[in-house]
Amino acid sequence: MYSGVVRSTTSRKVLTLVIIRKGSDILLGMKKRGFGAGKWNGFGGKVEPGETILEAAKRELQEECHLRSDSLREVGLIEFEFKGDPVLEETHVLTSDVFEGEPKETEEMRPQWFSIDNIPYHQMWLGDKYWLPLLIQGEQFKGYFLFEGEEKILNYELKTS
Ligand SMILES: CNc1ncnc2c1ncn2[C@@H]1O[C@H](COP(=O)(O)OP(=O)(O)OP(=O)(O)O)[C@@H](O)[C@H]1O
Repeated sequence: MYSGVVRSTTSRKVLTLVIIRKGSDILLGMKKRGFGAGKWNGFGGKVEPGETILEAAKRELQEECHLRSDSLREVGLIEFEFKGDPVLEETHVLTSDVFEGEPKETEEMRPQWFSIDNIPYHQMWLGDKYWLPLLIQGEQFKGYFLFEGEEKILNYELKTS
């Protein structure tokens, strides 16, 4: 828990977010439906009861774009909060450059490789431009973002470890 942040959180949702790398490219998916639709993002979703973070991340990667990876590493932990919403999203960020398969479009996501010099931050969650460069630089990080709606960040903290 970060100091100085007044919280009225009553519950946590545990989520995964997977960024696959290949040389100087990263794989993003256009979210086609549900939460964050219309944005490029990593692959992920809610951790199901009885699953580990790693199992959930592998499952979501396979479900959303048909890639398999046994080498996912957790590199970041971000808490997302939406003003007025008592649910805190505890998001575990994992990455790997070792995977099997070819990315394939699913009902949920349309995958596409992007050069790390050409990441579509203007069509991504607003926080991504702060933490994704850290992941790309190979750093580990922890963060907190307070959103007001989906298009405004009121406050954030980010630190590398
Ligand atoms: C607020 N700022 C944010 N910035 C960057 N990424 C964000 C995010 N907020 C949520 N995310 C990610 O978006 C995915 C949603 O997943 P989401 O579709 O809700 O999960 P899941 O597929 O389990 O849902 P269903 O059960 O199918 O509804 C999940 O990876 C989650 O980490």
